[in-house]
Amino acid sequence: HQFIRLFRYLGDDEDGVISNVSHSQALLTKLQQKVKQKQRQSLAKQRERTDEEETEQQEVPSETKDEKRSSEKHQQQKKKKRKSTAGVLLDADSNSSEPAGKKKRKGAEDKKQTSQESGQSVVGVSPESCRCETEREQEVEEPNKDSSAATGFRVLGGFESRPVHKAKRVLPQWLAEPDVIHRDIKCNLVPVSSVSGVSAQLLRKLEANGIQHFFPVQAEVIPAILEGAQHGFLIGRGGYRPRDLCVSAPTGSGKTLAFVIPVIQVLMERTVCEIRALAVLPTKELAQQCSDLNVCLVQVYKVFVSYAEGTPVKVVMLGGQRSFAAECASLSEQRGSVRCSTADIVVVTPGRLVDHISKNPGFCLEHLRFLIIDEADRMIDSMHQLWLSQVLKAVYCSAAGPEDRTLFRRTKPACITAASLSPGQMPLQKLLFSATLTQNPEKLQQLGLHQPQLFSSVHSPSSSTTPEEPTHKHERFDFPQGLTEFYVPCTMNKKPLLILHFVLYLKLRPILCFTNSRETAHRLYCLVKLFGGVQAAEFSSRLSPGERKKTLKDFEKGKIQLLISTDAAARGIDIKDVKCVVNYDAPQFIRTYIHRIGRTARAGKPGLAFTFLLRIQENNFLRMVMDAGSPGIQRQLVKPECLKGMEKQYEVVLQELADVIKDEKSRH
Ligand SMILES: Nc1ncnc2c1ncn2[C@@H]1O[C@H](COP(=O)(O)OP(=O)(O)OP(=O)(O)O)[C@@H](O)[C@H]1O
Repeated sequence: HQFIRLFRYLGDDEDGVISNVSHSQALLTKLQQKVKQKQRQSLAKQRERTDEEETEQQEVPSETKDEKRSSEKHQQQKKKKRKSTAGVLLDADSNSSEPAGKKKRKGAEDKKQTSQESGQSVVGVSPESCRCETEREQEVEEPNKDSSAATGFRVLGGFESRPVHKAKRVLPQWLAEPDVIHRDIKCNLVPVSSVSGVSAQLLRKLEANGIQHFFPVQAEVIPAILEGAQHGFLIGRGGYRPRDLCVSAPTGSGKTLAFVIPVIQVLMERTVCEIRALAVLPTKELAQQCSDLNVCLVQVYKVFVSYAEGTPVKVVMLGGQRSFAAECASLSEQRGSVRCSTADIVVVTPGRLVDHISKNPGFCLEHLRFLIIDEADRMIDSMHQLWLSQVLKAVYCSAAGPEDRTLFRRTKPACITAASLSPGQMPLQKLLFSATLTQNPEKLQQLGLHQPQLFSSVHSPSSSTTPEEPTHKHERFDFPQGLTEFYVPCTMNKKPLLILHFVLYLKLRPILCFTNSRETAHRLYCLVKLFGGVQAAEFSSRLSPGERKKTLKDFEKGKIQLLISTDAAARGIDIKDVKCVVNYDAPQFIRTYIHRIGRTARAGKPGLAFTFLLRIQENNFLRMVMDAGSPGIQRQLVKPECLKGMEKQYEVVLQELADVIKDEKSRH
């Protein structure tokens, strides 16, 4: 089991619960390897010593000798265990869910059985020495090598200790060799009219919205989606399913329009209104309940609505702020005795989607043509919710028997054979989008992609093409072009002064400032307010959905100079003209960092990102950022003299803050 685990590629995903687990697993495995290596070395030494002692004590009766040896070993074992308690605990945890004690007992039983089978006598060996022996053998992982030499029998099933080679990442070709998207957003603009297949109506709309050129990701992906629907949306080209598309492009590079335009273009040609496209977005940290605000969902919905206006295509959002009954009513209407769909495109969160599939009989996905998965890496992390399997069940539920030969017959795709392709059927195409799309094939595999095609601005060297080429241990992502990254070495108590210095003296505003918890966000907000001179606001689950909506609007209008937020505003939110992002607390994971700093430098504009780093955080953080492919993060020192002027007032404010927080606590 351990072996298999070592040879699997362990991805470097960090964002989200599942990726946390896999990352910790990888670390755990590494630690275990180290512990085992150390144990092996010390055991080898121990064995040498024991052998020497044995030769010295030739005269001692064998039983006493055994006892003595095992009790000595036990003492050494105990000493060793004391030294590496952490390692032993990790071992016990990782290999099974059994408690450590139980596992040891099981080991002893196994050993007893092995010894009996191999003809070794355990008579005269105390249970204690037997236990030590068992532990030793478990740790060395070569239980039968020596015993076979002693008995003269070759013991089958014995393992020889061999050096374990680290698994080399070998990516499948589609991941290793993506269709490259130009990185430079400003130099690779394509006039909207030069992309064939986009109707005059949509072109006019684009121009009305101030878009004359497509960004590189749009110029690549829009034609690819349109090509898959070249023969209408009912049937794939030549009867084949179009390839599923994965798009990995930086934050703010225009991924939303890359799917909105082609999907509306294809669905404009439909005659009957049915749900043909689902855009699924992750549930926000703040939007656990349906009545809560999910800013990303609303933003994607608004873009769809804006481009669907004037076309027959209807867009509905589920998982926003309405009741389930109201959502059901928005999806269909009764015309005479028939219930008709009133939605072509549904923008939805996974939880709300599953609710409608299971509880709303009027929710029909049998005509689904596009499944758009935005923030795909987060969505893969939520695969344990089984939302995808529920969608697929709902799509193919109408599949009749093989005698059903209608054009609209839909069966769950299996292997491509002449029989399975005749007659052709309406394809379901998955479209994945993310700024931090995982390159871990095991994770992507969960989505059941069909001949996937990757569009990416990051080219990851493949060991499959050139085995000598060094492979990157860490996943690499593309950073926005106009972004300049800095880190500011500081101490904990200087952080509030630094942020005040940024707003008041460096005049870097508006600033979107991220903390790692809502408590820190609130404390900092209170402190800045008490200090005065800065229009500040907080954005976290402490606020009601209405308050948050208003706060974001005010921030966008420039009424707020400093918005102090949790990671609630880190992903997918498109706030116009954020000049500067400050990581007041350094993010733990690279994905969080990329999404946070991606709130600035959007759509090719310039932006600044500062991260306040404590001395203890510096090395790890900088390594994490460089490993992820950052073009460079510069050191920005703020001289203590710059903060001196504020220190007196700061001391006073700190006293007041303690009272305010105490007062708030007593009220709750
Ligand atoms: N072709 C274009 N020309 C000008 N502006 C554009 C164009 N395409 C998109 N934009 C603008 O760029 C901004 C970022 O776009 P969008 O929100 O789609 O980025 P994104 O890639 O989805 O980012 P994220 O990964 O952070 O969600 C938006 O304000 C959008 O209106």
